[in-house]
Amino acid sequence: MDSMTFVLFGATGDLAKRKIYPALFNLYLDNKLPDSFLIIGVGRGELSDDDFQIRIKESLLTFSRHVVDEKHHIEEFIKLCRYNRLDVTNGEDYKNLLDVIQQNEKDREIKENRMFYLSVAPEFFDMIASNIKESGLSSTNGCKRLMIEKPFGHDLKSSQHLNEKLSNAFEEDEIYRIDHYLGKPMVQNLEALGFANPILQALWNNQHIANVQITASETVGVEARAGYYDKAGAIRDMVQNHMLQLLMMTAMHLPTQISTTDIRSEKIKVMESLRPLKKEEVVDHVVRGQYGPGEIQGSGVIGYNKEPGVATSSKNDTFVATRVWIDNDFWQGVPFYIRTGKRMNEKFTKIVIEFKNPLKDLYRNDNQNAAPNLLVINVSPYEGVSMQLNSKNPQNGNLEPIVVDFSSSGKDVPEAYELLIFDALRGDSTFFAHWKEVELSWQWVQPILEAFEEDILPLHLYPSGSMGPDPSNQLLKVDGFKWW
Ligand SMILES: NC(=O)C1=CN([C@@H]2O[C@H](COP(=O)(O)OP(=O)(O)OC[C@H]3O[C@@H](n4cnc5c(N)ncnc54)[C@H](OP(=O)(O)O)[C@@H]3O)[C@@H](O)[C@H]2O)C=CC1
Ligand SMILES: O=C1O[C@H](COP(=O)(O)O)[C@@H](O)[C@H](O)[C@H]1O
Repeated sequence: MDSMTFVLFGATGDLAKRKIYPALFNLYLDNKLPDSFLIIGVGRGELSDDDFQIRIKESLLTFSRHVVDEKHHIEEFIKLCRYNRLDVTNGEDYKNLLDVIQQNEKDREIKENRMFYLSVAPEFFDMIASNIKESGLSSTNGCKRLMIEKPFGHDLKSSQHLNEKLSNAFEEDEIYRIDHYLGKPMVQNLEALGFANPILQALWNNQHIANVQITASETVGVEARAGYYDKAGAIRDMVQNHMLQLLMMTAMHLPTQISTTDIRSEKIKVMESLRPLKKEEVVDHVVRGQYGPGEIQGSGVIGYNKEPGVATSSKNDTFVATRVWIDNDFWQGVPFYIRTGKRMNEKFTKIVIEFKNPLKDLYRNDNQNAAPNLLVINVSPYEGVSMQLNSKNPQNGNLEPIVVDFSSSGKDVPEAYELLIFDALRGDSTFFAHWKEVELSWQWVQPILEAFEEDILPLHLYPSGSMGPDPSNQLLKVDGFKWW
């Protein structure tokens, strides 16, 4: 891989500590970093390179999945890391950074390939991008790339505004918008599952599939993020990005060639076929909830509106369930249900494909138990695939559901950030969110945001430790289904 200078804005922050350094370290251990690679962390504090390297070491000892046998490699890895003081609001600081980078490129006689990773608050994104341009940091004889963390805007308008600003400094194919759900190994496996298994390919349509259910359930509450989360809610925090990306990856019609452009265009087609909701219709297709007090794994927890930083009167959504329709030839008539919430009774993300069940009517009067066939794609915490089939119990002759299970748990599976940073380093943007996908997602979500803001639909309280409010079950019940 070509040489690269990796500039990390927000190098002293939480995300860098928990995810980015461990991911870079794992890539280093797997020999997946460019031969000549320099990490320059920036922040406002006065840190020496040594101070910075000690911080990184601490982060690796706490968060890397590889530390026990690899302590000596940590010492080698941190030598790749330097610190540069920079206030993102100060144009002069970027010129100093340019001097440091140019000097290093000259000393090592390497190409001016530069990656800028923005792990900072979103209000800085456009300012940093334009300062990178103004200072000359982006005038290189190599490649320049921008990696940014969500949120990409707060609604449709602000996301369009942000994109306009970013595209003044970077071309679309130079922008790598991270959606860490796209980095989860099982999500990356979805295309292969369909592509490499004709049996699934043949069944992946409305003739055979009754409904699709996508759930991301969390046990954590708002944690220390009330400042951000109370303005975002589950709809912006999870649905607009992660959940719609899972929907696109599940519903896309597999292209004949698996190229970045083909996958993108199929994902965009899904979003273009998503039936739009009018604000007044939101109440019939969306359930919003907020967690109350309850119990998580045997311990009592407080309700959302008692959390530090949250107003008692907050009507913020910590749970959203919705029914969506994809109006194209493959999916016409198949409801997709999406559900996500905090303080639920279990932490998992999974996609369940429920197949049509003609046996239900056949065996109706026979006291037999013909359950629908289910394909369950477990995204996290354990990656795996299972299939629910029907089989005859030899003891009583009754049909019973059996589960054929594959789980990769226990294997050394790479982290999402590791896969994504590796892809960005080699210029592969398949598993990053393209602007068009982001824009169409905001467009679809916009009436829901407005309906929430105007309080058009009820906010259902659910006990912490449950699977959300009961109306979320009703959403499926009226269609003759249940959450699996
Ligand atoms: N933490 C997480 O799990 C996740 C975070 N994100 C996103 O990642 C981004 C970073 O989040 P997180 O790490 O949690 O944030 P933190 O608040 O922990 O860190 C913010 C970073 O920004 C730097 N910073 C703030 N102001 C300036 C400034 N004027 N000039 C230079 N640097 C500045 C700080 O450096 P210093 O104070 O040293 O100057 C610090 O390194 C955000 O966009 C967030 O939404 C996305 C998904 C998950
Ligand atoms: O982006 C986010 O994701 C996490 C959930 O991610 P997971 O990988 O643990 O499933 C969520 O807790 C957070 O609120 C949100 O910002």
